[in-house]
Amino acid sequence: MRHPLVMGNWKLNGSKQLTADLISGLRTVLTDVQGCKVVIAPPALYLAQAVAAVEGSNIGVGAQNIDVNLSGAFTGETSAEMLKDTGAGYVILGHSERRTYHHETDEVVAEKFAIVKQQGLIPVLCIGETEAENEAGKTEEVCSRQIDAVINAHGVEALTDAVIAYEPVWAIGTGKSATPAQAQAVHKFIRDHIAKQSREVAEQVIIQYGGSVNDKNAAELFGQPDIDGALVGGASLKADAFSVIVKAAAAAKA
Ligand SMILES: O=C(CO)COP(=O)(O)O
Repeated sequence: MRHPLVMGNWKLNGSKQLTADLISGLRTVLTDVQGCKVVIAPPALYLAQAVAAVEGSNIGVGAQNIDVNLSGAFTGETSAEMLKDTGAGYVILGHSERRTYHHETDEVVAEKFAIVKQQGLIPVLCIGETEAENEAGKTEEVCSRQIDAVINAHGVEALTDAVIAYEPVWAIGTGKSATPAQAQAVHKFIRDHIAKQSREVAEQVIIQYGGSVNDKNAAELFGQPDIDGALVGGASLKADAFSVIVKAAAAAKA
């Protein structure tokens, strides 16, 4: 049985103070939440602080990216091995901001996916279409291509214990979330697409929705059968809003 997962992607936001305050706020309001896994993904510089601050709580820690290499002459990079050493458990991969600003291809993302799994970490594979692709009716084509890059390179079993985040690019940071029905249709398409190769893998894979999720629209999104939680950007920087989202997921999937 898959469980709901709400993850906060802090992106390039935070400080030592914010990390301390936000985690302390989350620990207070999320103590009694059951049935929904909660993970925060601060910038790499604050991971160690975050891992120490969540100790003894039900909050996990993840990173926003890793390099394809584990060590060596790769100035400025962070490896999956280092993340594991730090105590992080999850890694966001292929976020549209990385695909756009850092030119990460489907193949590079698939390579990172395998490295994350080899280290025993959980990959959160971000997929989703741009506004132009959406208007051209290419949503399913783009999502299947992005997933197939992983399946073709590593087999459908690679998606066991993995997370997929469907994040339509036009919904990220715009305040214009996909409607619950729109998101459900794509999530079902994604699950059915994986099921063509393995029904078992498709049934257990967690498919999060991401893109302008907030404390107001979360409950309705989580009411959809194939939406297993959310990857939250802006609203994850506020303990109150993020907690409402987590509690909505726990309630919807109870
Ligand atoms: O990109 C996102 C999470 O990875 C979504 O960001 P927003 O929630 O700010 O739209």
